[in-house]
Amino acid sequence: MFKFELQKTAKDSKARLGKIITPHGEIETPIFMPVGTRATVKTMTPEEVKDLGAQIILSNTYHLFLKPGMDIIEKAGGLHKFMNWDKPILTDSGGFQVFSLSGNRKITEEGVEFRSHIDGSKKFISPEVSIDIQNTLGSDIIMAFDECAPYPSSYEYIYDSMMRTTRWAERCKAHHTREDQALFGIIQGGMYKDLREISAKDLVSMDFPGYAVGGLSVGEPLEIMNEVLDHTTEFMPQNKPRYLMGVGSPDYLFEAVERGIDMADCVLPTRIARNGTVMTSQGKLVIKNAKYKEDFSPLDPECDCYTCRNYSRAYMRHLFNVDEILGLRLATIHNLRFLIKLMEDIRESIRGDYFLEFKSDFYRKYGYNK
Ligand SMILES: CCCSCc1cc(N)cc2c(=O)[nH]c(N)nc12
Ligand SMILES: [Zn+2]
Repeated sequence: MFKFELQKTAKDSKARLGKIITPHGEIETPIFMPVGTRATVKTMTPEEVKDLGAQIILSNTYHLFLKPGMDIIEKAGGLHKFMNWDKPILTDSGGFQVFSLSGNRKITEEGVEFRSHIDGSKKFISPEVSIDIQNTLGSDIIMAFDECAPYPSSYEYIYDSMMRTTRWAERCKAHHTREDQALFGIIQGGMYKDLREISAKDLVSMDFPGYAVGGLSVGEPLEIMNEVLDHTTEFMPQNKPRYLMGVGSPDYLFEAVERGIDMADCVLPTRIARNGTVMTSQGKLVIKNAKYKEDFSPLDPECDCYTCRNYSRAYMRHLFNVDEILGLRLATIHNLRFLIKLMEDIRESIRGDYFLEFKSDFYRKYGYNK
């Protein structure tokens, strides 16, 4: 069954410690969740992802609906079996990806018609279809079907979109029957505080087991995200998990935790790793830079990952210079471990009542001049 235990709330911020219990295992929060869009965390085996300390991974309804399709995954016995991952999985509902990836889409009250970004074929996803897909996937946490409006959008557009997302959430709740899956509602409302309040109150009245804050990390300045988030978490239940969608850089994670967020995800760490950019305790490092040509120190001397324990910056630079696949893998191992370890350290700082001090120390070393 699904359960959330709130263990501690910080004295000097809204940061909190918690534990989520799912049929595939427990999750300590605050947590960063690696994204495995098409049933794989790119370049990693499930064992490697587990060794990094990942407690849960994400996957995508939109992508898996298009390829390999639900028929294959159903015959495989669900997504856990299909991808050989036996810990918790969270799946997004497909709305965000339809709007960000597909062509000539048409939104109606019923759902969204769109053309596949793979072969251009006509497709349709509604709240009910999204729930059916996630039921077939068998993920532990599933998301309500929503619209993530573009940034910036007019007040009128956001109002209409948010109210439709609320009506879609009601349909998701009515259609969802699997007891062993937790359906999270997604709060929308753009950057408008009054609309965020309406969305949150309407969804909280539907009594979901957890809530996501959607419609952020869509290109808005960090200051605006912080303001909207600070406001929105005031209307979210204390005793249920709070998930900020699409966030995965150190500063965004710190700011989100400080404002009462428990869960976050992002493709950023794995995506920039494949381009040769790594996060280190001293800030971001672009490994192809000539200054690392004869630098035989690890990517990050303070990092405990396999890459930092066995390879040098010079070697990593070489791998990226000659397009060796091992470079993508070693950089991914490092970036994922960096964020997972950062969240372990953040949890420790909340436990020990020094979260804000930890945050300012980290910001100074990382080179954030905030
Ligand atoms: C696997 C990817 C999960 S997070 C994707 C995402 C990211 C961001 N930034 C916003 C949203 C949103 O508003 N709604 C939904 N369903 N998803 C969003
Ligand atoms: Zn490392």
